[in-house]
Amino acid sequence: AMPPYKDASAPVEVRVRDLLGRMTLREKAAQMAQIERTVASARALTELGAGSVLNGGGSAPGDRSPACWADMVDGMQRLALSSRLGVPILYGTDAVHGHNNVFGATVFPHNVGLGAARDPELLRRIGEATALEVRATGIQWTFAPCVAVCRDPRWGRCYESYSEDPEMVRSLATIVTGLQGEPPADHPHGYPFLGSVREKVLACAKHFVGDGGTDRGINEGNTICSYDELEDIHMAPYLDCMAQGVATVMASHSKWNGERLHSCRCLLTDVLKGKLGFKGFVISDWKGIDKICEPRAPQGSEYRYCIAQSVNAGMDMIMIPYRFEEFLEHLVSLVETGEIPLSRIDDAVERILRVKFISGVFEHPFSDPSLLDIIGCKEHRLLAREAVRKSMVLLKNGKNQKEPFLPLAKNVKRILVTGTHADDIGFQCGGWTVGWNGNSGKITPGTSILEAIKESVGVQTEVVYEACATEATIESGEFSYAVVVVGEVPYSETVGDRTDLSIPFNGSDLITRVACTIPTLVIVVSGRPLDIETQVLEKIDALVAAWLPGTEGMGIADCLFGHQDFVGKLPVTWHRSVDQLPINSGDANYDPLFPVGYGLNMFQS
Ligand SMILES: OC[C@@H]1[C@@H](O)[C@H](O)[C@@H](O)c2nc(-c3ccccc3)cn21
Repeated sequence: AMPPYKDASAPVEVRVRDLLGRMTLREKAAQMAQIERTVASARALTELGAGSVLNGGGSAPGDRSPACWADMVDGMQRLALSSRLGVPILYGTDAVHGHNNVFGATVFPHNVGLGAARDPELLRRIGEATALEVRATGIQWTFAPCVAVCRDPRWGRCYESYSEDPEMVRSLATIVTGLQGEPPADHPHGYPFLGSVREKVLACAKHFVGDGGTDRGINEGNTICSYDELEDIHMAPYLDCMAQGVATVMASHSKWNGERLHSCRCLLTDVLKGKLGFKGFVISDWKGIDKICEPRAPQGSEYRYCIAQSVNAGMDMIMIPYRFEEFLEHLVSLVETGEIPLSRIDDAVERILRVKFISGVFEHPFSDPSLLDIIGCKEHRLLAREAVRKSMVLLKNGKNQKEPFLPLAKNVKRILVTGTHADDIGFQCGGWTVGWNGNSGKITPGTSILEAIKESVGVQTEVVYEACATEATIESGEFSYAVVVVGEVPYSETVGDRTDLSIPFNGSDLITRVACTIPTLVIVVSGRPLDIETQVLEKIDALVAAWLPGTEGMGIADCLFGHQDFVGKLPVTWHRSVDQLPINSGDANYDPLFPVGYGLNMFQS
């Protein structure tokens, strides 16, 4: 007869208990391992039975095409299903603003722009579209949403946070329902949920907890605050994710009052699993456990100690990602010596198997090729265009109260478009796009801001473009207006940590040179607020924060030319000077250049 764990009609908890009871200690330990795709060999997946595979940011198969991804994942799945008990893997990837690793996928605005849009229903629809594009490549799990509450824009991951306001972040956790599907009203709190194996993917709320609150915004740094502040500001969004049945939570590299989250039993077990009642599984971040021995010993040393500390603290799955066999030997040994109780291993594997059973991967382990055309499809690009439009924040509109500068006229003789970010898809997508840190240039199909402007103006309007306008061009006269598009180059994580938030490439100089001759709109493409000096702000006619809009540049033109009005409001404080940082709404003597919630519409100035 069929063993209960293979019986799709059996209750999930019955299947979990049955399978757990059949597993050896080594097989249980292997289920707790997530390995990188480049080491996902037959030995790792069939002989040893690793539980999960991921691709790190930028790690991709072949030509990055969707079919190439699906073939890769299916190949790994076949190896896993050939293991003794045939437990399928879960494959995880960072689809954090669309399926951003895949060439040709729809790239949505990064979270900070979605925070400006303030539209929970939009987030749900973005989750739905992203889930379909991820499923089309045979992948069942995305390491999203990041529900960090960014309290200091010097943090390199500020753009991955919806807002500095925890209530705003909480309201946008609706993306979980978009990604995973809507749980039924009687769904048990904290229990993982997946609505459809064909169209939905498992989500991962990250990085638990306090990643956005580190001192001076230092990535993987130290969040110094009371437990109440930690709970009210940084932990609150996890409640909303759990209420929607989020299946997994990723631990933060950061520390709370000096204690590493990756080995913090109080927060991972007593709070998250105990007090909050989380029933899915907790995964580490990349080599997160290797850092536990720091600064006493070098990262990656004392691995056995690191494993013991993390697993005993409540870590269920380890994003190793390369030292799999060493991990396996240590973990088995640690249980045999009693340094890790078998009950802790059983709890971790029970959670992992629970998520695998509710995900439907036992019944549907392989990709669905019929979905391939949905990647980068028109409907998803229109949704992304709507998201771009709603994320635009109008910060200045005209030099005086009477005449608004926007909307831009479409049928003028000649306009100038200039700036490093006017014609660069890579720049407008930002980090976590095709490459881990992102890149410049035509990294994937999309519409640049320049192309969107050209598409929107009348046929008789001459659009003059220079990445860095020369004096000769600026003085050549007859420009009705200029659009200067400046901002940050793509970055991710610690690479993005900054103490200097001035506009790169001497953006302010270019703005000043153009604006002193031609009526000028400035568009800032950035993952966070940048320094706008008073004298620059006075010289220009209009200012738009575009954040990191992704591939659908037409969404920007929709606002600039008045097809739709601006609705975006600042999700983060726009500081006057970095000397003010951190500066957050609610502070005493709060005196920003533009406060959280600020944003003009076209008829205001
Ligand atoms: O991509 C998986 C996870 C991702 O989900 C986390 O949000 C992020 O903190 C992260 N950094 C790395 C990573 C960092 C440096 C080198 C190689 C990889 C890997 N990852």
